[in-house]
Amino acid sequence: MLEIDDLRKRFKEKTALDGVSFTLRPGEIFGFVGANGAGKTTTMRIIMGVLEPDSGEVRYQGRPLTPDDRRTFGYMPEERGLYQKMRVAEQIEYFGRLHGLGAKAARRATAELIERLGLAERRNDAIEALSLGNQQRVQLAVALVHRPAVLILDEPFSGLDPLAVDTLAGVLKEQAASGVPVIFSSHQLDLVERLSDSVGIISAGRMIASGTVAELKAREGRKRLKVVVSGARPGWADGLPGQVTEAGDRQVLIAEDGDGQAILRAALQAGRVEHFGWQEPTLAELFREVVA
Ligand SMILES: Nc1ncnc2c1ncn2[C@@H]1O[C@H](COP(=O)(O)OP(=O)(O)OP(=O)(O)O)[C@@H](O)[C@H]1O
Repeated sequence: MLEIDDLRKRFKEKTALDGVSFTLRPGEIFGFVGANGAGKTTTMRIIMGVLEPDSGEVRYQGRPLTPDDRRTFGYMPEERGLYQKMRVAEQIEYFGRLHGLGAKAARRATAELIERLGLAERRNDAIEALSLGNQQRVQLAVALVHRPAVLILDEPFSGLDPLAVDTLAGVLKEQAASGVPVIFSSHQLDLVERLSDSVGIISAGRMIASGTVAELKAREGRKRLKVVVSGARPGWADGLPGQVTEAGDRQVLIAEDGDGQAILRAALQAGRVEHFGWQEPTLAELFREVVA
């Protein structure tokens, strides 16, 4: 269990963190979202000991996190840190050794990760010769090579193509399934929604909403009614709540509230009802609502 307890951090006049708390259970994937400058990187840097908080504490297994604990963590920092001249396999192995693996174990783990992350054809290329997306894959391999106990990933999906996104999402799921708690930040909210067991929304250094996506939707979001009608005369929805848009011969009514049965009756009278249902807000919509 990793507990982030009331972290506060100022940079001169700027309050970066204003009491950030959350808890991560074994095998949980925590999606960390927030606008630019909200405090995600600062939180992760404090967890990894790159920065000291002004106050607050990070606890691991019930006691304050130590440098020895952190050595067992895997970290993908915002400022990617690879040796540009080193070759892919050499680099991953090197970081494995730095984290205390023996030569043989480092070689074995490197070979596995190169295969898993689709880097086989690049294994002997220098980092500087790789595309940004492939550098990112190597960065992930470096975070994983020592079989970390906890994973802290700062925007691991940025700049990846859709196939690489799927590979990385699969790897995070595997890590979590083996009991590793994972924190990752991202601005790709559809991905966060798909992947995370729980989500934290940070704004101006405060955690303004957190919980499972289902909990956030139940607590923060409003359901919307969507009705699709074909062959309806214009103006059929006058007097009903919501807004109508035209899509070919179909009219789509989206209503935030109102009497569903009355809306359905009006739609049935107006034309052929192609679709009628309540929609949950997406995480992106929730985000806009709580951050606004
Ligand atoms: N070393 C620093 N010196 C001064 N201010 C800093 C420093 N590091 C961060 N900040 C400020 O602290 C705030 C939080 O920054 P942080 O990088 O944690 O945000 P973020 O949520 O990771 O943003 P992004 O999504 O853009 O990566 C910002 O206002 C930032 O300008």
